[in-house]
Amino acid sequence: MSASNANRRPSVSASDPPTFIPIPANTRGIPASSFGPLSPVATTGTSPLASYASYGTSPQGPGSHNRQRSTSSAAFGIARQLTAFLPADYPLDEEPEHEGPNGGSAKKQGKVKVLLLENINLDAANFLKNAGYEVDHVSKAYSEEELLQKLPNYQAIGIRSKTKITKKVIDANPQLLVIGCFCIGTNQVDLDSAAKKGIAVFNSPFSNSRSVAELVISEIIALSRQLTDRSGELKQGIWNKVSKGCWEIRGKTLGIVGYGHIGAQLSVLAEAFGMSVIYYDVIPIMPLGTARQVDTLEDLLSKSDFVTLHVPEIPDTIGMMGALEFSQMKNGAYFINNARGKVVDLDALADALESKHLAGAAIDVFPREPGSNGPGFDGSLGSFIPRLRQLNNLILTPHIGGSTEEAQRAIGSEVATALVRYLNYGTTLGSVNFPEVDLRAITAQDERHIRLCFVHRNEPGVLKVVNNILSDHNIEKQFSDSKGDIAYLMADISGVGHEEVADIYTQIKRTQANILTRLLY
Ligand SMILES: NC(=O)C1=CN([C@@H]2O[C@H](COP(=O)(O)OP(=O)(O)OC[C@H]3O[C@@H](n4cnc5c(N)ncnc54)[C@H](O)[C@@H]3O)[C@@H](O)[C@H]2O)C=CC1
Ligand SMILES: O=C(O)C(=O)COP(=O)(O)O
Repeated sequence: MSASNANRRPSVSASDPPTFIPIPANTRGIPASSFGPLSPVATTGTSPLASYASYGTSPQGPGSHNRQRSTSSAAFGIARQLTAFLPADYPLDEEPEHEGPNGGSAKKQGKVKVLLLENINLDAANFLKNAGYEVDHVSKAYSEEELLQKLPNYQAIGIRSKTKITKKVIDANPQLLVIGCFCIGTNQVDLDSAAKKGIAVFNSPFSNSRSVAELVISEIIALSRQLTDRSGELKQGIWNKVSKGCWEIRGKTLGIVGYGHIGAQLSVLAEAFGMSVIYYDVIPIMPLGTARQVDTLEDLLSKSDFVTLHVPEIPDTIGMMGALEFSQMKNGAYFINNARGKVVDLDALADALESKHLAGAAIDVFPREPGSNGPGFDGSLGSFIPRLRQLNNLILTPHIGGSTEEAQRAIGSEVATALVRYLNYGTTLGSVNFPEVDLRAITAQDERHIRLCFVHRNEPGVLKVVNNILSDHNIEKQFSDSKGDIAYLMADISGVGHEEVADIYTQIKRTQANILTRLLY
């Protein structure tokens, strides 16, 4: 290790307070503790990575006398060295050049830079900063042009549902290692293009499900009692006490389209209110409570008093609710969409509401949404918007289904943890576009260990070539898996002298199937 490297090591002494977010082994990276003001990370400023080295998959385990040593050398060591072997064109020029591990290559090394867009929870930003990364936090979504201009400075990006990471953006950013979707949906990212360029994508598969389910319950009651209309009238000074067309929800039928994390959660809540639940899904799913799966969407539409969508945006679901489907709904029924805007033809919905075929609707998501808060929800986003704004008993919300303090904190914690685990340890558990691969942590004692993280095309003979390159060393453990066209190998090798690291890196990187080679040590 060069002198300049040693100087940058954060100091952690035996007297430092024990700080950790416990990350249980063999999970999808969900810390047992919740984020927030009480989090030890927020109050101490010491790297939460200590938890992974000491409490996670480290062979020493909790209580080991090596805990502090793991903290300082394994966790920080890996983070510090990470960028030493990134592609030569990485724009890490904010750091002075230093002596390379083989004594003279003068490679550049800098902090990993993370761009967080769309007002991602600040605890996530702090978590990443505490992991040693440089973090820029922006409250709005970026357009494609802004991404093309600004993303080349970063190795990691965090987004929510608005920012589109297109093939063009991916192709223009060879330095990008990882994308964190701080939400459930990943339709805003070209997952396939990202995988082919060796960019792992992570999301938070269920941390905001409860928030969405609760919003839907509130919408069912609000629609059925025409709450927003009465409230709007009263704010204009009009007293309009009516019972006509207002109903209890007890005994009514809720039709859930998509019985996944959100749909199933909602099913339980709705039954507690005395509703009958039916659902339609493309796969057979075990019902919760007394809910019942139906065979076709048409069957669900014709039987439900309330229809609510909880499907992802995929080619099969785009436009799944149009004029025909609205006509199949019961007269006087209600429609709710908290899934994705493109799933519904909003002109057809406006027709169904204007003709009074439907008694009301709640819409949280739109085919095009403004990138930041403020004015902008107007006809430029779709001709149906001026029509929708005129309609009675129509609740319009600005994509707030997952926007609660609880959900945003949990998502911040989960995705930030996944990013750190991937960047510092190569772990892809929970990735939506990579094969899921993990190895227990490198032990801190042996300075001669290195970890190979090798993303490659899924072709025959690759492992033979790689293992030939590694054959002079002891392969302590390795694991490889594939997903479609790409495969990912993690291997821990011992007995590697510093002078050999650059050579191993170069040889692996030059293999024919290489997409991305990283060495962590
Ligand atoms: N409004 C908001 O703020 C939020 C919106 N969402 C949206 O909700 C969607 C659903 O979320 P989860 O329940 O967590 O997803 P999930 O993946 O757990 O469940 C989706 C279900 O839809 C089913 N499905 C897929 N295609 C279908 C089709 N053509 N017809 C019927 N069922 C189909 C799947 O089999 C699965 O059971 C997300 O993909 C996201 O787009 C999620 C969170 C917040
Ligand atoms: O989690 C999702 O998929 C959502 O739709 C929530 O998106 P948001 O984080 O509010 O932009």
